[in-house]
Amino acid sequence: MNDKKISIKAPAKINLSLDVLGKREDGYHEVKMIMTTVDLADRVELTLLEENKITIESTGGFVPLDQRNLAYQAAMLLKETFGVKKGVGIHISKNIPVAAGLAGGSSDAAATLKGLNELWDLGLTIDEVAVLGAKIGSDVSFCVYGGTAIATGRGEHIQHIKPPPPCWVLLAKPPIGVSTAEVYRKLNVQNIEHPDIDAMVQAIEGYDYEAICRELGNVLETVTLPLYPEVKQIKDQMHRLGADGVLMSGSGPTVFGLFQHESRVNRVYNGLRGFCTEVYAVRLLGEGQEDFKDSIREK
Ligand SMILES: C[C@@](CO)(OP(=O)(O)O)[C@H](O)COP(=O)(O)OP(=O)(O)OC[C@H]1O[C@@H](n2ccc(N)nc2=O)[C@H](O)[C@@H]1O
Ligand SMILES: Nc1ncnc2c1ncn2[C@@H]1O[C@H](COP(=O)(O)OP(=O)(O)O)[C@@H](O)[C@H]1O
Repeated sequence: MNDKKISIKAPAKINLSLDVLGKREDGYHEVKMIMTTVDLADRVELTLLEENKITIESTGGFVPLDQRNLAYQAAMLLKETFGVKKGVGIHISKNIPVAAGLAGGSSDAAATLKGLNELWDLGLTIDEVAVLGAKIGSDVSFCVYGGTAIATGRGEHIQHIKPPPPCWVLLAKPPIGVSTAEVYRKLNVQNIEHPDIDAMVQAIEGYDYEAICRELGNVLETVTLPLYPEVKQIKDQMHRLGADGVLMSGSGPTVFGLFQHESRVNRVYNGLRGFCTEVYAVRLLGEGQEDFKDSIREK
């Protein structure tokens, strides 16, 4: 293996169910959600630099190319925690829409942590990497593992569950970016209808696709849908065109639809394209990584 350069896949996530249990003293919200990875991914390429510096570049997408980038923050965190004197050149091929509720930035950060663990020879376990990830953002720990999991706390406590049955996922994003902080701030936690997370876990573990579609729920819709009516319009459109189940992912604005049949996903894809510019038909990944090296391609 040429250990000077590695390339890591950084997949997006969707939330099959998202509940908020209350506001915490640290300003964050206590959540309970079911997350799963989908096959829409950025690619993060890391090049070992002998000089003690971090450089960052990205193709496509609208991402900051400085210390605000979550991949940059991941590299800096490892440098500071372990006193690393080597450097890294980070290159992100951006495919996941930004500020979309799909955790693109968190997944880039997770991929950077995993890749640098190899490139800088840190010898961390995947659980240690996930704990470090939580310092960067609430969704980073999940992104370190991928797969399907129940996330609690502020999102950083991960309990793996079986993957749902394979299906198609249609992602549609209106041309707006949503601030996660604003959505949480505007949520009225006293007055929300909670989704049944346990029923969703049962549906997934029972491999019951119809029940999964029935149990989809996200309390953050109560904030984002009234703020951005186009999100509700996309939801209605997907329902009308024949998705088996439809939900907004995370804080939005991306809406996802679930489908078992390829012919139908293609039909709905074409129906939405006239209405919404960013539409992606992808597969549910569902399975997590057995170990680090599964996601890392040697160059
Ligand atoms: C809503 C979710 C659902 O998966 O995803 P996205 O829509 O961002 O993809 C997550 O909870 C988002 O996680 P993430 O985007 O990593 O959030 P962070 O960077 O940690 O926090 C951004 C801001 O959101 C608020 N926040 C986040 C998580 C949480 N449990 N409670 C909060 O109140 C805080 O105000 C925080 O300052
Ligand atoms: N590598 C990155 N990719 C995408 N966004 C990033 C990245 N680094 C920092 N950001 C910033 O993080 C914020 C959230 O982006 P993202 O992770 O794509 O969305 P979300 O939290 O909705 O899933 C955006 O404001 C973006 O500018």
